[in-house]
Amino acid sequence: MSTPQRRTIEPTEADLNIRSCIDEFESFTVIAGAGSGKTTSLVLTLGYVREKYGSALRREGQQIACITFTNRGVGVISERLGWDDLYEISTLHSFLWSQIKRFSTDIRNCLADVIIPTELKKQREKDTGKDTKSARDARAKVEKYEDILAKIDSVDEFKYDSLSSFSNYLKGELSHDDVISISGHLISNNRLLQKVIGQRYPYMFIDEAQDTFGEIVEALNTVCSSKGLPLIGYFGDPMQQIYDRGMGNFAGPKGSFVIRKRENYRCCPEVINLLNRYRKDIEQIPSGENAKVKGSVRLSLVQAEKPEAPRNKYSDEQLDRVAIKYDKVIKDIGWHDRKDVKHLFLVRQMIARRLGFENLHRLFTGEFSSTYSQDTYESGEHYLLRPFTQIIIPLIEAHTARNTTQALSILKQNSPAFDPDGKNSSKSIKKMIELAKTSMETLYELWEGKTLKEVLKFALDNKLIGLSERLLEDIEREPINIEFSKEVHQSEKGKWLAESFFSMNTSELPNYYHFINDNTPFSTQHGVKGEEYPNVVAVFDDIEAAWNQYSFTKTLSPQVYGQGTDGQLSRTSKLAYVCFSRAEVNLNVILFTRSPELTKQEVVNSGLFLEDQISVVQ
Ligand SMILES: Nc1ncnc2c1ncn2[C@@H]1O[C@H](COP(=O)(O)OP(=O)(O)OP(=O)(O)O)[C@@H](O)[C@H]1O
Repeated sequence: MSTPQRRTIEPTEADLNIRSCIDEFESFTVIAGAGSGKTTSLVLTLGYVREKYGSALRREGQQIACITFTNRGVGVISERLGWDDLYEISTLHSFLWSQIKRFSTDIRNCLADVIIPTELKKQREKDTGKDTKSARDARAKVEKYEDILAKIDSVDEFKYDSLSSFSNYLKGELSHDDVISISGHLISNNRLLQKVIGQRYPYMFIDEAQDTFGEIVEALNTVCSSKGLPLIGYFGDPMQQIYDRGMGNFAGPKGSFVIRKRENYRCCPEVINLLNRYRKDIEQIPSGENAKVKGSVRLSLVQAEKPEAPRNKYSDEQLDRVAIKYDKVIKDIGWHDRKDVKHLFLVRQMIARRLGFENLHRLFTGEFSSTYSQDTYESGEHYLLRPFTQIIIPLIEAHTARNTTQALSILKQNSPAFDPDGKNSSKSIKKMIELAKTSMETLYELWEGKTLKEVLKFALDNKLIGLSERLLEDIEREPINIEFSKEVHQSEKGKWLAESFFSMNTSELPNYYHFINDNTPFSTQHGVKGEEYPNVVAVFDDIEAAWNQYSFTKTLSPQVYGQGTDGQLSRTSKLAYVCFSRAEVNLNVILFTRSPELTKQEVVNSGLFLEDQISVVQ
């Protein structure tokens, strides 16, 4: 998702084909490589439908639906279209939930007839009858789901909170996964729902279709299966499917049109040449101003060490040495003090280490953390972190910059004590400014030397942050003096997480905060989908990654390293393609390998990189 466009973009041949489909009421799929302007075509298409059919749609109270991958995507597309409410631009989960949430009876039936029986079947199959942990767990789950099934009729309403990855059916709470499976099932099988969606959204468009769940593609295709409106348009690239849940080779309803694009408007010719050598199914042509840009592609093959820590991991000393080597390569390239370089790592751990929030990272990915904790840590939404990411750190930064106006504005927007309609609203502005100043000074003093618990307690006591029951419960709890046991305390491990978090000092939080707000030169490789940067470093180190789901050495140098599994190769080659294709001008690939010279020979022989693009670093 590149930044909002300022220049006028001329429609391409593909855009004209899309318009013909729209005018003929035909569904279509746009399949094209990276940088070919799929998102741009999507925005042009949305604009075209508004221009031609917008007033009729408004008259009928209908909307144009556009589903995109991230909240950031929603923001970028909405902005390009002037935040017009003719469009329903949303993420997949939010779109689907808004379609099904009124259908409580159908949701309940779907749980009772499909979702819970499927889960029961799965768990019964896992129960071998033996006294092993997995069999005992399976039996416990069978019991739990049987109980839910017996009581589900008593649930009248269902809710979905986008921040929660848990379900609690008897409380009516659905998880992310439930929203997908229930929507897929209901839309595919409920004619009324199909009709309601089709009437409300005669035009539906899906961005990043390769990462959309297969059952949802099928369900939406069912809505648009007849001739005429509603129609659906998919935009995607199977080679950029970087999440396993995605469909990869998506297709529109039977008989829909396939539109291809061969242009690449993003990358310089050197990068496009690499993409063309890497990917055989499509040959891209440099097509816009980028065709005139002189850029570069370089591959540094860095001598990797044999991992010394258990489970094939680097020891701490090795990690330090890897970081030193990495910095040396960046210095040799001449990019060490450049601000316009994006460094792409597979895992957050390496970024946390480099940016200085490793302890925080370890805590939220360690034994006290759940999937929920990890996901919300990654997005900055965890209930322990949110007061810091939304209020306290911005306040500290405004205070450090001596920007009182900004500090006041943060307080007014977020703090109950400064709410213009709150209990201090009758106080004079002068008094409020004084209150803000003294609060800020004390907060800053605590920030400099105290623990996170003390900072939070002050912010809560002085109503600088809103009250969250969960947070309050954690803060008020007596310290736990029992050693954590995975077997015994699994369901209450959040208590240990909170206590460890509270005892930390504040030093790592700003680094984490800047990373999640994308204010650092680092990003994860998955996180840059849809983005573009002038200068990119893509770092590939199988050991750092320590995930056998990925193997960059086996993908780029199979003769030296052996053949990876199909899953490894498919995942890795797609992720590497996404990384390579983010670069507008200069791309530096850094591959850690135990055999740099042999790898060099192989990638030169295979024609992937040219000899003069490669350097070996011992
Ligand atoms: N028709 C066009 N003329 C000129 N520039 C274009 C055109 N279409 C797209 N671009 C520019 O090319 C770049 C890539 O476009 P866009 O992000 O839409 O591609 P994409 O196919 O969605 O990429 P990816 O699949 O890699 O995320 C952007 O900077 C965009 O402004």
